[in-house]
Amino acid sequence: MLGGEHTPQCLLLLTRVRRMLSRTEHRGVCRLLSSVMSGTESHTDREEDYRFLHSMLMEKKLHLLFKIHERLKRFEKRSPIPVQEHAASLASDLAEELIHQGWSDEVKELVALFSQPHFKSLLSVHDTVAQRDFEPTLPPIPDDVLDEDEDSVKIVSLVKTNEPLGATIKKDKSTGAIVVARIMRGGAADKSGLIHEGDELKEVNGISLEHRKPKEILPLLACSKGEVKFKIIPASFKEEMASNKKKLFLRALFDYDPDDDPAVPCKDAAIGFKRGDVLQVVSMEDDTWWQACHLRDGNARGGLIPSRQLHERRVALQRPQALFRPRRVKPPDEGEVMEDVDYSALTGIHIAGLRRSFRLGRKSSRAREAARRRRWSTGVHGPTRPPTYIEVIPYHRDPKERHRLVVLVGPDGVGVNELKRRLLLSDPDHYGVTVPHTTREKRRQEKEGVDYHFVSVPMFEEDILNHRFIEYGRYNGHYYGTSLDSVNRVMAEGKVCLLDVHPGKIKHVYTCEYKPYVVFVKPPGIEELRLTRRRAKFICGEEDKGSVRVFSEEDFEDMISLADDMESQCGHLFEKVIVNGDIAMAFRELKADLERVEQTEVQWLPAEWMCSSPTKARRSCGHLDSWI
Ligand SMILES: Nc1ncnc2c1ncn2[C@@H]1O[C@H](COP(=O)(O)OP(=O)(O)OP(=O)(O)O)[C@@H](O)[C@H]1O
Repeated sequence: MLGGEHTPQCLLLLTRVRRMLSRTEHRGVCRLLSSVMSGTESHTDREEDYRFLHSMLMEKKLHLLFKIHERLKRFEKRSPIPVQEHAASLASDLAEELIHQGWSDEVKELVALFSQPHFKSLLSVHDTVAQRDFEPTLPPIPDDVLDEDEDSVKIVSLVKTNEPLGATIKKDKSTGAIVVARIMRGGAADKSGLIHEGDELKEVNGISLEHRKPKEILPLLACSKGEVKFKIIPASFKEEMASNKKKLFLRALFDYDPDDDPAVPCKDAAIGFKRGDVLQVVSMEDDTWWQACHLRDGNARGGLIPSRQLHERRVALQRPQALFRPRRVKPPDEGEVMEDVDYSALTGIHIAGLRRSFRLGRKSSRAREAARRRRWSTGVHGPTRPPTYIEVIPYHRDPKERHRLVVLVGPDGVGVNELKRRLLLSDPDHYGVTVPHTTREKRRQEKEGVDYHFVSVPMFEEDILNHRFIEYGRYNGHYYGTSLDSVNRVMAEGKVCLLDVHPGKIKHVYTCEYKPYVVFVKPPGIEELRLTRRRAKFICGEEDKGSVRVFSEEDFEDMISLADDMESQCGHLFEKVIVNGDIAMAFRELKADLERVEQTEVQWLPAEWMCSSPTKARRSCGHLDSWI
């Protein structure tokens, strides 16, 4: 058994331990210690190992434990049974009888012994052990607990002493239910760990608490002795969270389906969600998998969701996909050269104020080519954080309050203007658009304040310096811009203001004051683009002198990759994504969605809007990084 070199002390020690083990009657302990010994024998040639082993095995407490263990084992073998189970009552009966026997010294001593509190307690403990009355017994599950209640109803049995239970109760004003308001530290309820703040009390000792007032319930508790049985509906996760810390609601900015996730620790324990769903987070203890529940499920259980870090990691590790291969097409014919950017020239419909947005920065062909080459060579769009979750808080809109500002964004030519135009035509009294500012000359048919606000260059530049513009640009040597005041004017009329801006400019209105509802208009896949835009024409950028032409394959490519860039950089700001394939369908979806937003009683707004004043928010809008 022994291998390797050992010091003489070590050998001596091992022999002593073996002798000790051989005396031990319990083979399990012997085997355990023998295996410890054999496992350490090959290391006992070092002095410090010897000392360690010695101190461990020669420890007095260890030897005492062995002794106790041996005694118990011997005792167990004899299988003792109690001579009788009611020693306490027998002792008191005996004491009474002895009194009638006359007062000899022995009798006096025995009666005095029987009346000692310690002796009485000893006999009572003896009886409890003899009757095996020390194991907890669960009460039977009441018959009236329905199957669907199984998860939510809890039967709690507490032994009540003279002490109070250590809990306060109150009537919930909205539901009328009796709930536990407070649990006192160190009280019986607290020590049991079975009753919590927010738990709903349904019954006490089989008596229903329905329609009872707290003051009617207190006597029920006061008069019950010994075991008190409660029927409880435990506080939901929501209430537990509320009692512990601030509730945390997140809006998901991506779709998640546990069935498509091979890495989820347990599919059944996870919950799926769609972009835009609001989730209540109940635990963020784990860095990789958080626990959350859907708000729409009333009594929801928490389920696993990927943490922000996990989702970001996954997106970063995704292999970039080639979106499409460009197809060689005939260069498009040059269209009519426009004198100005007038939407009505394209659509044939003139609506005052409905102008093309000032997204005049369509890339020059050289810049576009460079960007494309970069994309094809690397296939990535830079180190941006992918959209994951944004913290939101509930908002109840007062009907007297202004409507939320509707901001439409999307890559050039995707159809933002077309959707805006259709909305406006569908209900001109309800929707409104801003009147832009320009420094160009007023034309004969144009009206000040209807088509444009015509201002001088110095005035326009002063407004730029005073941060009055959400967006501005130069076109054909003139300034054009959309001011915050023009948005305020539409909103003050009680209309839903439709604004289309570059996503980079959303920050100017991303405040509690405007509560923007940002809709991202996304192009469909390349095939659908080719199919749906066959006859569509669009206005080219300044470089092409605002010419109107049909879409080229390059335009489609730009549109899709620009949409991708926008989504990865500003996706956290988008509350709705609409894919504009078929224009009629896209319009219907947008209209229905905007109506839903207006009618929804509780809306979920970014938490950051609520914690800063409008001016402060506007000032701080340069760093929109609070999504988590
Ligand atoms: N789903 C669609 N199917 C077919 N044609 C469409 C669709 N959406 C938009 N169009 C057409 O595409 C052209 C460009 O649309 P629109 O002017 O609305 O783009 P935009 O996003 O406002 O871009 P820009 O700001 O660069 O003008 C228009 O002729 C429009 O009618």
